[in-house]
Amino acid sequence: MRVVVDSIRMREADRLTIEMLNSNGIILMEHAGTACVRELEKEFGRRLIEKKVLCIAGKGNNGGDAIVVARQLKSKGVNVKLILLAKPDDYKGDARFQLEIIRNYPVEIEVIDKDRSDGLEVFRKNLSESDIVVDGIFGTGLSKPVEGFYRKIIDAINNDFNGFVLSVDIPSGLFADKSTDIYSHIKANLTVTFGKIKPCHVLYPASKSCGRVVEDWITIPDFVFEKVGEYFYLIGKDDIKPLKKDFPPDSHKGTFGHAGIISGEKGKLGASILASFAALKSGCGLSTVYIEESDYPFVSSFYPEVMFYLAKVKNSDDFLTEFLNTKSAVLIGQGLGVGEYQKSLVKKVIKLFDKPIVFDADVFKNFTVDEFAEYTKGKEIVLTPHPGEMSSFTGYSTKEIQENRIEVAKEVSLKTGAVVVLKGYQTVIANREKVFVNTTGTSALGTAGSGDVLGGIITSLICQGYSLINAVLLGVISHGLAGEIAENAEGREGVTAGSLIDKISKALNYGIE
Ligand SMILES: NC(=O)C1=CN([C@@H]2O[C@H](COP(=O)(O)OP(=O)(O)OC[C@H]3O[C@@H](n4cnc5c(N)ncnc54)[C@H](OP(=O)(O)O)[C@@H]3O)[C@@H](O)[C@H]2O)[C@@H](O)CC1
Ligand SMILES: [K+]
Repeated sequence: MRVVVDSIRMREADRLTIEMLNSNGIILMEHAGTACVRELEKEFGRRLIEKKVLCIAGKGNNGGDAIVVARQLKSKGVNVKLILLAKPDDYKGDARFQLEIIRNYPVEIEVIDKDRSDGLEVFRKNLSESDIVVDGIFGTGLSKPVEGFYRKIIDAINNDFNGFVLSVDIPSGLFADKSTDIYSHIKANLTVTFGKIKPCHVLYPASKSCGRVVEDWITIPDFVFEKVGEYFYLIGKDDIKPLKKDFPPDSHKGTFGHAGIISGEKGKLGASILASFAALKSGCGLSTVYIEESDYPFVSSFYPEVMFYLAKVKNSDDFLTEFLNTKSAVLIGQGLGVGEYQKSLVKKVIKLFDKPIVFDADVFKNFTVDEFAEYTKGKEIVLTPHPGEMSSFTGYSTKEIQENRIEVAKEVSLKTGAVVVLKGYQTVIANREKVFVNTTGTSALGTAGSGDVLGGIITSLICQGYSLINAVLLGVISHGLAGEIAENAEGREGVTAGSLIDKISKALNYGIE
């Protein structure tokens, strides 16, 4: 699990380091520059000395870092030139301090600011004479999308420069805390970031523009980050092993729990069968699908391991009570359909069952989040909407949700008390305390029934006694990994929900002897 901080937390970490530890910005800036130089040395080895490096400094502290890089490279005998994108008098604070120092070094410095009529022409000439660009235009202090003069500078680097681009902290123009890549920004080969990684380094599509990302601590101790807290945790396959529970050797079907899957409408019963088999393949002891008696002939022959509870009338308190009585956790929503009948079925399950419930798919089309929260107060619940379902549930457009995945997942979790799983590329998981972003998965998971399989896995893990949050983390990571394993074996086109089910166990045992 990697800690990701946003720019506010990062600024707070800088501030605490300076105040609590009697450090100062100049020291941190020196370490930031040193980290960039070290990474360039790693990248180019002895050839670095043959390269021409163009350090480009905006007037903020990101520019200050780039000035340190220029000075240190010069001290190592590298051919370096410094471009200032503002007049020297506009540089303030630590960046100004760095400018005063570098003036004592034999570094060529050229001012190319917005008032210079031949600025762009001269800038392009500089680019054409360079092998490496160090981008210190904007970092975490970007306040609005880049336009005008700076945009032209960024476009020139992206379009007219064929060499290597190292971005200092953030590719200039990307917003540190956002996943969006729609505004003008640098496309880097390497980004060296300070303290901890920021959202833009790991959230797609912004992450595409960062190249390889290196995190350097610039001497900010971990106890400072413990004080400021994380924005979210990045999770992946290496977290599977630490999340896994040990079961004693005398464990039996009872230990592993009994999953209950409440089926949907005729024609969509397959979703529940898939979820039920996925639950078994994820380790629960028993799995039973609740169906209407008349549906039985359609589903009886799929998987012999899956059991069925046949209700004469599905929406009956008596049948539901008898079914729910023996279950460790239930899953409801897949293929459910929309309408009053469905709503009342969901409400009954909430009323009659006092153990964890996983809600999926059509549940989110039957309720608004506020209405739903009224019914589920005090319950242990998991919600697994995809962005379209989240849109019906919350009233936000799918676009708004996709641009603010973390905030939306957090908000729904706060309103409902649920562990929220906002599906999609880089699934977001939120409970009231923490947010996680998953890194496993592939576009091959975009196949019919893939979400049903995830619902089954999570329900199964809850049945086995995992806490809700751990069941969700383990479920989401291993579902994504099962997709990767299936894609490697069968190619993207070949992956179906069935192939995911086949690979779950392998994924759940990743890294375990
Ligand atoms: N704090 C520390 O101790 C350490 C910080 N470190 C480094 O500092 C970086 C953060 O520095 P920062 O806060 O000075 O902001 P930065 O990204 O340089 O940019 C601000 C400048 O850009 C301008 N500007 C903004 N948006 C604009 C736009 N769209 N178009 C045009 N102009 C725009 C803005 O001008 P303003 O809007 O204020 O007029 C201001 O002048 C951080 O990423 C890391 O690299 C490290 O050295 C480690 C220690
Ligand atoms: K930058």
